[in-house]
Amino acid sequence: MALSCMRCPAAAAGGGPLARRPQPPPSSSLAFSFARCGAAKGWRIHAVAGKGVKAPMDAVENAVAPAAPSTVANGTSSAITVEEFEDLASLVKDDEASVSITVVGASGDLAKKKIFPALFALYYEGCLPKHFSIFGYARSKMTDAELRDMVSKTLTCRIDKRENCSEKMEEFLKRCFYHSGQYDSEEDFRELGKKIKQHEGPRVSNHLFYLSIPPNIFLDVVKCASKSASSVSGWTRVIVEKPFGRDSESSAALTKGLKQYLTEDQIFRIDHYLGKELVENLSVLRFSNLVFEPLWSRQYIRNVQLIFSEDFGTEGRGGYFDSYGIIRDIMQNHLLQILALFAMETPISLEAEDIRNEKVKVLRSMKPLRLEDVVIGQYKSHTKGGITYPGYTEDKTVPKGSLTPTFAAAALFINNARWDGVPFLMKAGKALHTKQAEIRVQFRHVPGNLYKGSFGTDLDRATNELVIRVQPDEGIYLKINNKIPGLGMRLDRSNLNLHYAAR
Ligand SMILES: NC(=O)C1=CN([C@@H]2O[C@H](COP(=O)(O)OP(=O)(O)OC[C@H]3O[C@@H](n4cnc5c(N)ncnc54)[C@H](OP(=O)(O)O)[C@@H]3O)[C@@H](O)[C@H]2O)C=CC1
Ligand SMILES: O=C1O[C@H](COP(=O)(O)O)[C@@H](O)[C@H](O)[C@H]1O
Repeated sequence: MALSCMRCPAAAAGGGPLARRPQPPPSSSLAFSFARCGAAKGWRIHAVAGKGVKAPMDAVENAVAPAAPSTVANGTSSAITVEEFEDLASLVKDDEASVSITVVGASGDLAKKKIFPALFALYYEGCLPKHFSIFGYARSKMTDAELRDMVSKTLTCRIDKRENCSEKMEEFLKRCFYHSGQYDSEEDFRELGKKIKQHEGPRVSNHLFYLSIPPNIFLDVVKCASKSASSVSGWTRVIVEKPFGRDSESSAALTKGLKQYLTEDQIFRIDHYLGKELVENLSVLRFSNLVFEPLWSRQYIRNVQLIFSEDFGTEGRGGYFDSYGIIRDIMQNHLLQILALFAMETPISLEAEDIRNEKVKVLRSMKPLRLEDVVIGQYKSHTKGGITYPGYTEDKTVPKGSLTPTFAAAALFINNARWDGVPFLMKAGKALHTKQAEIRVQFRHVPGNLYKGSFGTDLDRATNELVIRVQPDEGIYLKINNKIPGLGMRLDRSNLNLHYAAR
């Protein structure tokens, strides 16, 4: 999992009280790296996300910066710019400041499956600072050893070069600690704060809280963490998981609530799909290849399908899932982010703000969804390979008789010159046959196709289709029509295939 975060517009505007250095250059997927790996000037680094998935990481400012000299002693201009000085200054300071990362909700699904593995991947790649500690926080009672044991089960060496993996894992686990507490107890967070302090010692300390918890307790945690466990010498930041509210009112209320305790530039809203390799590649594919961009409109594209499916159900996550459902869990964030990236106009630059502006224009051009363009469903019990899997409402964590959708399909339309009339078909479901996520772009028929006879009456077979397979087995392929080699004129479909595993 890549820690890719969306930034609100105000974030780029400047630092709040706890952000003492200017922000680094923003980018489309602002992520957290804690040291600048590789070249000193290179803000972009790569940390491995999913299996074989690399995600670019942008550095976030580190320690308190010393005053930048705008002039040298003799009063003439300095040979380096203020920006360059700050870069150099932070490189010196980076090594000395500490970063303490608290995963709130550490006993949960996301923490186990994604956050700890992603942090380990950053560690393996040398992208965490020299002085870092990781704290798990949740109500469940656990010792440090039990946390390490739990975390170690999901840490794999998901990286190309796997040398010293087990040594690295041991080192990493030694820096993970656990603190049990309530989410609304300032006292419990104060105790956490003391524990953090013991580990960071006298150096400048930065605190990051990753809220891997159900959204209804975000505010309690932010209040307690900011009052009782924020950093006094460095920055304090909070990563907020989706879904960010249930609707626009609750989302606005959440923002208002968070801003009682944090400034905008301390808040990082995350959508982990933006860190997936193929989602990142979407804009590269489109804007850096001459062949695709001219086709990217209603003139050539018949429909676009955004598909997410999982072959497992809620499995004990019903407490969270049932209040949100598949539309808020997957469509409103992951698939809508992909749609916006897919459909946006060329941004004026790759800066986060410019990309965001184009995405917002797409969202604002969308036609309100009509009920008749939506289908919803809920999975029932089924048997596969002799094993019976429970239906949604048979999950003990799901309220009896729940009508929450676990499947939804919707046709969305963008009322602008580029996309007028083109359906964007979203489909998302849990407990389906396969686990996959893909974008399918179906092109129009070739007008007056000379060869349509060779395909019989199934015109669908004759159209080109571009498939961007986000997961599993990442790849991009273009279905094209081809003559079958040999005598006669028989046509066939072939794939022009970019298979990531083969690269
Ligand atoms: N799971 C995933 O793959 C993904 C999840 N997310 C988001 O991350 C967040 C956490 O998800 P996930 O880890 O799956 O959730 P979980 O249901 O596993 O909850 C995380 C932890 O929060 C505590 N918790 C659960 N329910 C409640 C409750 N009602 N009140 C107080 N505490 C509770 C539990 O810890 P304890 O009882 O020990 O305190 C639990 O271990 C959600 O916002 C979700 O949308 C985002 C992307 C992917
Ligand atoms: O955000 C979420 O995503 C996961 C799926 O993520 P993936 O990276 O494994 O595809 C989903 O299981 C979960 O319900 C949802 O909250």
